[in-house]
Amino acid sequence: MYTVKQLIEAIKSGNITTFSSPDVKVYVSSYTQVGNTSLLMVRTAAGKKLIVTGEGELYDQLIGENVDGGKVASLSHENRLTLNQFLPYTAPQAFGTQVATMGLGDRLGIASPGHIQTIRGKDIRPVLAQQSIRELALTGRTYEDVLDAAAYAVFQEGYKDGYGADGDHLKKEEDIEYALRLGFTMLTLDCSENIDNTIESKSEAEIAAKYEQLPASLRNHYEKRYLETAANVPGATLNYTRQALQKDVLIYDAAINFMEAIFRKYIATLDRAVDFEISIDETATPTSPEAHYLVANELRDRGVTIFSMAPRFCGEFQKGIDYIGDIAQFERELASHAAIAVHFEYKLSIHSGSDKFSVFPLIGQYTNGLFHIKTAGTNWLEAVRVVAKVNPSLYRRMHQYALDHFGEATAYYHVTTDINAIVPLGEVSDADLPDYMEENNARQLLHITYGLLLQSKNADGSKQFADEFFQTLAEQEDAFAEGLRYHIGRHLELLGK
Ligand SMILES: O=C(O)[C@@H](O)[C@H](O)[C@H](O)C(=O)CO
Repeated sequence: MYTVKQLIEAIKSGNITTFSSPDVKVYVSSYTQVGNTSLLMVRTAAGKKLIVTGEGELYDQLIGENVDGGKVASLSHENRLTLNQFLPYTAPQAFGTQVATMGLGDRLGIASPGHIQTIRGKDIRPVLAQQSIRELALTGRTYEDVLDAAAYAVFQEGYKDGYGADGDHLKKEEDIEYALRLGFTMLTLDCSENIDNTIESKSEAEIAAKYEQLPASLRNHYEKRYLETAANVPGATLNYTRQALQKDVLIYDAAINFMEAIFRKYIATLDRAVDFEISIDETATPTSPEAHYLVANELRDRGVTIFSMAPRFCGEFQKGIDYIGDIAQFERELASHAAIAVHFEYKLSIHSGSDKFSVFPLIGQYTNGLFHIKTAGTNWLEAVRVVAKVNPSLYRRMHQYALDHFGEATAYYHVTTDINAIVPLGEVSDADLPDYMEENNARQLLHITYGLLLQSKNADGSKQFADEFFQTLAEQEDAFAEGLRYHIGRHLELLGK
């Protein structure tokens, strides 16, 4: 058995390229030397630790226990901040519009190593620390937790190509301030509460009457720019009619004002780069190419620069399952959406990007491989798949709990799941439980109930599933990473990466 010092010396001298024993797993890729300080991540029965030897500022600043000539430090928030200070690659960065990026939302804080192993060496960069305020509320985590998990994964894997941190689907100024204060490098502004979805259901006469109530100066502004001036975007098919313009102005004008206000107050005043994304996808109103162009054109006219735009595409981008809709129409509109993004020099952002296998090739083609795509739930489902394979009892209890509480979860996510189509648990053998992850309704059942499952408690206050769930995943760390490499690898392959 190696002592701490012997372990690091063996790695420093190159005598160890892999090392694992019943008691200790060494993440050899984590080995790093900063001045006279050497450090390494290991996993013991007590969990993951930093092993530190040598001397110097980094050694002194890492908080831990002195053990046979070295130091054993926890993966604490404070130690993560120290790593960020001495190892810049462990801090998140903005990427700008000239490289493809992928949001790899990790609701558990344990998926990023597998994500890094999947994306390393490809022509795309990971936004590892991506979580929405909704996800934080449902999992009980904080943005500090999200950044800590991503940074330690980057250190563990020795990944030095850069990663992002996305404060996702932010609606409130206090949440924007929170994410920016912590150093998040991407901000996804969710404008859904500023989009007027009631307009879609009104008659032309009602829309016209409401439009006429707008100030004449505003109406003249829009009519001059969209009825009297042709929108000239190579590759985009854009036809404005008076009726459609009136509808789009009523739907999006307040949202455009909101976008501008947040940009001026929080983005334009920053002394660092932040990738600013506009999200108009989580709304009942599909974003026509004309509406997309209008929003983008107004933003440019107001000096608002953005990293990406997430329209609500035609059809359905539901959670954790493939595209639902007319793919020919999706392709026609995607061509225009992608051309508009090129025209205004930002990236198209694909939300709920998990598992949209039937349209990935089109997305890669029409964006010329320059896109932002977001996943999150599918990564959680890969963890559930591991549980289904190795801990059938736990899977059955989680599945049943999800069935019993599904209605509560639909308050957070729009899905058209048919619960009754899911094969009853009692008819499925242990060996076949993983097949649930291949069936859309079961996928969505487990997908949107993640928060309820992770937070549920027994009568004595102990966690009903979470402790056993995380213990199972810790024991199956390699299997989870392998599942992510395969599943997210499929995403990237079909996207042309
Ligand atoms: O669940 C959430 O709130 C996020 O993961 C959100 O869905 C995200 O923007 C996304 O589109 C992931 O696919």
